[in-house]
Amino acid sequence: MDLKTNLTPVLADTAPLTRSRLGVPSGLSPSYSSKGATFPHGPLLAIPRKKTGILEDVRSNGWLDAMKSSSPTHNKVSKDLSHGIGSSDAAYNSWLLKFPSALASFDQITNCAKGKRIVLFLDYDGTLSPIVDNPDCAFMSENMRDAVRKVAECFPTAIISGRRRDKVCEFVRVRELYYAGSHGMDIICPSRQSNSDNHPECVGSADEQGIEVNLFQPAAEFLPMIDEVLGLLKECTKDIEGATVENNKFCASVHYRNVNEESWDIVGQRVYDVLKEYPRLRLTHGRKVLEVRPVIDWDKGKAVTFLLEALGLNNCDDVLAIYVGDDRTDEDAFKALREVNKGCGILVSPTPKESNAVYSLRDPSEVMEFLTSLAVWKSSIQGL
Ligand SMILES: O=P(O)(O)OC[C@H]1O[C@H](O[C@H]2O[C@H](CO)[C@@H](O)[C@H](O)[C@H]2O)[C@H](O)[C@@H](O)[C@@H]1O
Repeated sequence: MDLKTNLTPVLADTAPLTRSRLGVPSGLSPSYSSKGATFPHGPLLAIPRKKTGILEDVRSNGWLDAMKSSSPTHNKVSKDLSHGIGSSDAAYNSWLLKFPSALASFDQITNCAKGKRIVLFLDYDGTLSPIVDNPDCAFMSENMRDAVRKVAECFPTAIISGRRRDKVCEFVRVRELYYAGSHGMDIICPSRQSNSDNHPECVGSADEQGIEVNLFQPAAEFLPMIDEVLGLLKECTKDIEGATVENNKFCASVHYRNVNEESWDIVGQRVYDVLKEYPRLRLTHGRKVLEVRPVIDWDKGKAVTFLLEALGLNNCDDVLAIYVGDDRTDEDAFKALREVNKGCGILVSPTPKESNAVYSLRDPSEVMEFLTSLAVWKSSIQGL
């Protein structure tokens, strides 16, 4: 991506890519089948707009199905595990053939990284912190913080989260990182060495420590609209027990994890009714969360490309980017890395899922082990 070109806010083609269309760096190519990787609803969900006077309903437009399939409920996961449909499940093991464990494939990954500069991208929720009922309590452990700090001392490392940037900074509390909030719509990147200095939408700023940084906010003009919608969403969901609305700055997130499943259609309908008045906003589905965001051609994949460019690493053949994430929104980043043949995605999931990732890890504790191993490996080769 040329940072000097203008970033027109137009949605890209959202057709799912098949593995055969996607590149993976040589050596990072486990023997997966040639069957296409597809998503039940596509990686981005198109918003059904009201074209007639007849109100579309969340059941008919597919929202409700997407809400139900957005991630297993705690009950379902524990029921599955208690019936042995978890770690020992044959389906999971055969899925591992397609998406091998990044821990079991660690030597393969580090072999591929020899002579290359690793850049790490980490999602937050479900990757560094476990999924919990209250989004305000999704804390990461001190051990995880240590692992992140150590790995960030070895490689350029960025957090790319759907949360607002200040919130994710507060949760992570590691200074050595780059942070992108609101699904990459709010990026702080270094000013020195940075190609982003020339970007028309980058604004020079200073961080909390007074260090010069560049701020990139491609959806800045949407702030008043998102604020307005946040207010409407809060108002129209206030009577739904368990529903909460989170202000993610460039994105309004409506959580329904704690809403009784019988009322999910009401949540969907209320969000739909608000959204239909805002054609410049669209909806994406996260894990038991409906996310309203601007219709711009920007996602976590674009954020990864932007950061690589900002770090001056985009046109280098000796870069291996690794993105670790658990969510549908992370698929854009997995896909972006495949497309430019610059690295690989690692999907964090305890259950089989289609993905554009190359490897998998089961849960945040395996992520921590992987990050620790990377830091140890780096120290060992530096000592040679
Ligand atoms: O991109 P991420 O860092 O993965 O953020 C995605 C969303 O994560 C949070 O919601 C999810 O985690 C919560 C805490 O475990 C959970 O309660 C919720 O059901 C999940 O959807 C966050 O609250 C959202 O704002 C992020 O967009």
